[in-house]
Amino acid sequence: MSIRIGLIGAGAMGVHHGETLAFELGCEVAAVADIDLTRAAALADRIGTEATDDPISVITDADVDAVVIASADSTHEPYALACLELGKPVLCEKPLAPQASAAGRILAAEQEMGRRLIQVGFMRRYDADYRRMKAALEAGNLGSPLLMHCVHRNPSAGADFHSAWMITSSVSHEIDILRWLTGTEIVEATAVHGRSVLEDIHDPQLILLRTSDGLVADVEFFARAHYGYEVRAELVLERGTVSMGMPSGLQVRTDNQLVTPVTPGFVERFAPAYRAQLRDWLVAVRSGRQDGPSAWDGYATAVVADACIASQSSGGPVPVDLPTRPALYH
Ligand SMILES: NC(=O)C1=CN([C@@H]2O[C@H](COP(=O)(O)OP(=O)(O)OC[C@H]3O[C@@H](n4cnc5c(N)ncnc54)[C@H](O)[C@@H]3O)[C@@H](O)[C@H]2O)C=CC1
Ligand SMILES: O=C1[C@@H](O)[C@H](O)[C@@H](O)[C@H](O)[C@H]1O
Repeated sequence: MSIRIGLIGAGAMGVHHGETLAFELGCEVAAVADIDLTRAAALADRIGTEATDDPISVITDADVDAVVIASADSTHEPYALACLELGKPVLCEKPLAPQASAAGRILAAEQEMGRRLIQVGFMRRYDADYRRMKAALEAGNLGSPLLMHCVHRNPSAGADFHSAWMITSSVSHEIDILRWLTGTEIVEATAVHGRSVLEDIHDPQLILLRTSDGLVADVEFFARAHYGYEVRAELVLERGTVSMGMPSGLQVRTDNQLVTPVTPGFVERFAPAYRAQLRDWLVAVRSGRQDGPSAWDGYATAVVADACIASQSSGGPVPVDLPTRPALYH
């Protein structure tokens, strides 16, 4: 069955998803929408489709079977709700919404529908390194996980990428991956900051997360790390450690130095994961069975993010108040 996709957002991720769908996955993109029509038109021209500055018209278009939402974080809620109203499957970029209250409204609407239509773009679950880490953990021979160390660095960020946004847009990946790897929920969050590269934004930040079975994870997030893009993780278990993400490209020895490239950005680091995520989502849309990261995963992450942000103000640990997981997501 051929599926016609409506794409909302023609910024960095919209372009990447649009090109992957059209050129690598042989998928028909029915239209591209962005409030910036120039951006929408540039992408639409490249992939041979229509452009509009009216995203709702793409969602309501009878010829659009499913929707990819890759517009700015704060716009996800109205577009996801409009898709749910029409029963259209959605791949919604992370975060599902920047606040738990908004994510909760999407979760409630999907429950009312009574079937899963939303997949959240937590693409790290499709990354080969994280998958190997999960397999090593589940093999069981290293015992139970005790600690997790995470490093997440972006090369640069705009002046508006403030302390709370760093949590909802970036640390949200570690929140999701910790829940996914361990199969437990996070019960407490603490945000710590010290010296910063800016006066009015905490950058870098250290986030401590405690899971329901006592594992503690530390996450260093540094939005303006300057040198490149890096995501690393190490699990400390009872009988060993598992780590991933060390630079692993070509090694050149020159001028008394050993030089190894670091990826410049998330697209270069995670392109295979974005592709695998889209491929699996298309399979799910065709079969009508969603089993990727769910609206519940998006909501649970947003609740933990809220606690991290509350801790940025209070300076101390903040309990995570997550309701019981609804039956739809078991
Ligand atoms: N999964 C991942 O690794 C990544 C996910 N993202 C997520 O993807 C989404 C897009 O991020 P980027 O492409 O990096 O941002 P961007 O700033 O490059 O593009 C965002 C686009 O949204 C458009 N837009 C803003 N308001 C809109 C509205 N009301 N309706 C339609 N379009 C609107 C803007 O005009 C812009 O073209 C965000 O939710 C972001 O958090 C971003 C980077 C990586
Ligand atoms: O989602 C993403 C960006 O929005 C965010 O800014 C980066 O920190 C993440 O690594 C990337 O995956």
